[in-house]
Amino acid sequence: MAGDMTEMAIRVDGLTKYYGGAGGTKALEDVDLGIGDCEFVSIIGPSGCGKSTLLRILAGLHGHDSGTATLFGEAVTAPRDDVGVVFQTSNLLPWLTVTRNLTLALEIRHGKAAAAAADVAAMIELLNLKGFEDKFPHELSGGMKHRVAIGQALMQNPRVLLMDEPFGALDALTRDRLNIELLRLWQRDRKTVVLITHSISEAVLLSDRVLVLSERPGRLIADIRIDLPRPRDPSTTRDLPAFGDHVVELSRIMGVV
Ligand SMILES: Nc1ncnc2c1ncn2[C@@H]1O[C@H](COP(=O)(O)OP(=O)(O)OP(=O)(O)O)[C@@H](O)[C@H]1O
Repeated sequence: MAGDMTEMAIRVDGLTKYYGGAGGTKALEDVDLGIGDCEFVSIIGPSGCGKSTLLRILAGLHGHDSGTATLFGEAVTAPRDDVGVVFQTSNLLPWLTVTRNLTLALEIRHGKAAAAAADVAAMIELLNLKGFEDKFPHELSGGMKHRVAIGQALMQNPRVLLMDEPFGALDALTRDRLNIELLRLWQRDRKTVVLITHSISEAVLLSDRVLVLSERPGRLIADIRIDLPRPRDPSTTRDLPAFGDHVVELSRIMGVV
């Protein structure tokens, strides 16, 4: 049990999920976790251990078989307006400009007037995409597309941002830059963020806590607090001895050293 429910943005108790019913693939087993409001938490674990499954359950996109998943004390039963989701492959519509891609979800949910009234200029500024407002996705770099995808999730000013390996397919340099952007956004807005990543160093760099799942069926095997000072500049933070200690500790838990 992870603290008082009212303080928790996200709470999961005894969560178990099968694909194909009992007797099918058991993806998650008896997962308990709590994530506080405005916390930045990363989830790591071996490939296929159920990380995406957990995120999709929290996003209201998948059901589960037993246990509970709550957001701000309410059971998750469907996608919510106050939860933004970013997936590894950005789902930008190729025939819409950056601006229209950013406002599309608002338009669908709240109508054209809401989309027209949205402060797209501020979002473009925040995402460092000035000058690219009228470009189409094929005219953007990989990193820019990911920034637009994050912008799509932020446009509705969600309280919770769920990110499933959003930078997984990018080169190290672009990934570093986006990590800096993400830290900047989070420091400014202080949302609750849950990030799935395969990178232990990315998890340590960004997070307040790193949760580790076991091999499938995913069970929570470690919950490590990252007490590095903020704001975290990637280059200086990586030089701190405590940064290396956390990376080694997590690598041991993951069995990679
Ligand atoms: N829609 C589905 N139908 C059936 N089985 C699924 C489905 N989605 C995932 N699985 C299975 O559930 C298990 C957990 O998958 P999941 O995608 O959650 O793992 P993951 O930890 O996110 O993996 P990766 O790190 O490789 O992305 C895997 O064995 C996978 O094959």
